[in-house]
Amino acid sequence: MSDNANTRVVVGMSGGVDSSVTALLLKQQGYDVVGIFMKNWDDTDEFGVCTATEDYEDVARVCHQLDIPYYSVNFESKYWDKVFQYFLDEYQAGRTPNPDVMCNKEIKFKAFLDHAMGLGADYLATGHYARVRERDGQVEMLRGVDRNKDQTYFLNQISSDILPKIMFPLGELDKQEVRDIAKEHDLATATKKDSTGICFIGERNFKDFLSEYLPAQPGQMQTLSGEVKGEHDGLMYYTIGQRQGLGIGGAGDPWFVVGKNLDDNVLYVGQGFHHDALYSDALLAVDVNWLVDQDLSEPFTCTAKFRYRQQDSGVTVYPNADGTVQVKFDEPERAITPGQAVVFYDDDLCLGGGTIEEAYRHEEPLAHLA
Ligand SMILES: Nc1ncnc2c1ncn2[C@@H]1O[C@H](COP(=O)(O)OP(=O)(O)OP(=O)(O)O)[C@@H](O)[C@H]1O
Repeated sequence: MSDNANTRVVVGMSGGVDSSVTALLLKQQGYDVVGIFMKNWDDTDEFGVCTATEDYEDVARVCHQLDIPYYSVNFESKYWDKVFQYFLDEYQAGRTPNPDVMCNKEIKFKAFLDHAMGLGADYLATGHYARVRERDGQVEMLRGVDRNKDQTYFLNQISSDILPKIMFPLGELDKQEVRDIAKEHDLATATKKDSTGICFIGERNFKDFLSEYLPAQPGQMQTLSGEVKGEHDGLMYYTIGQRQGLGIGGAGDPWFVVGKNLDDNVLYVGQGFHHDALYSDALLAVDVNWLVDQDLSEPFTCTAKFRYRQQDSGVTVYPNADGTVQVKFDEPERAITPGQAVVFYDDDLCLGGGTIEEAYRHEEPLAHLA
């Protein structure tokens, strides 16, 4: 028996290929593996069909194949309070929330982790594409080697205290290798499609979904100089920099959302992807979480991502006494979006991140982006 046999690892299993391979790899390494499926959302349709039931059946199939115990836990009410309520509040405030970031912070790596530890687990493992490593007595989080799948952006708010209890076995692999491993071992989920979009919305239309929970308040679409260009369906349906769904035709460049005025319920629009109003040179981040022992006594340079699908940009971080940070960009950035995450890196090392509160140009807040 290997030493690992005495180490219990709870694997968060979603019924997808990534967490299936995570469980497989740990089992191969001889760990005492337990698979747990979390039910966070009741999406039972009018026919009584629920994707969570189907996903749990996939978890069961894979766990039978691997000969590991498995079961399901229900976090629906916690998820509603901590993730869904935040999601609605942010949209109501005209911002663009990131429920995946909140789910990792409050559910997967807090409530679920506590649950796993309560079962005598030594570690919680998930199929995230990220890495943890120990260096000089500190446990750090690094980007997954598959740069295209790296999920550290969504993990920026987890507490550094819990890193020693986390395993990300897929961090050294790329997605194709994970699929190949699943096929090679004939796992029931080997050819299952990757889930897309926000988990509780699934394949549904975003606008229809949101309108079930928040009353839509139509208003005017205007240019920043006040020219009326049409009607919007409700400010919450639009994100800074978005092109689709404006329905403004005519000559010249396409139209984009360049801002919002919540007080007057006005959506600002402008022509051209590179519309000047979309550009800022700094931002204020709140709810800043550090994953390393960062010296905050003076400004420092690093790289940052302001959205998931983005190359890193060079920035200087100016820590404030209240824990917030001012972030100055080396080059102007397009469509900085309040509510989204800003995540800081030193090469592959994830330093931490925060929530974008406000964008600035020449030290002045850009009110229309707030
Ligand atoms: N319902 C769930 N129950 C338990 N763990 C989950 C659940 N959903 C996600 N996880 C864990 O979080 C990881 C990342 O979740 P994400 O939603 O990004 O899934 P994914 O990349 O599509 O992975 P998978 O292929 O395993 O579904 C999963 O690999 C899994 O370990």
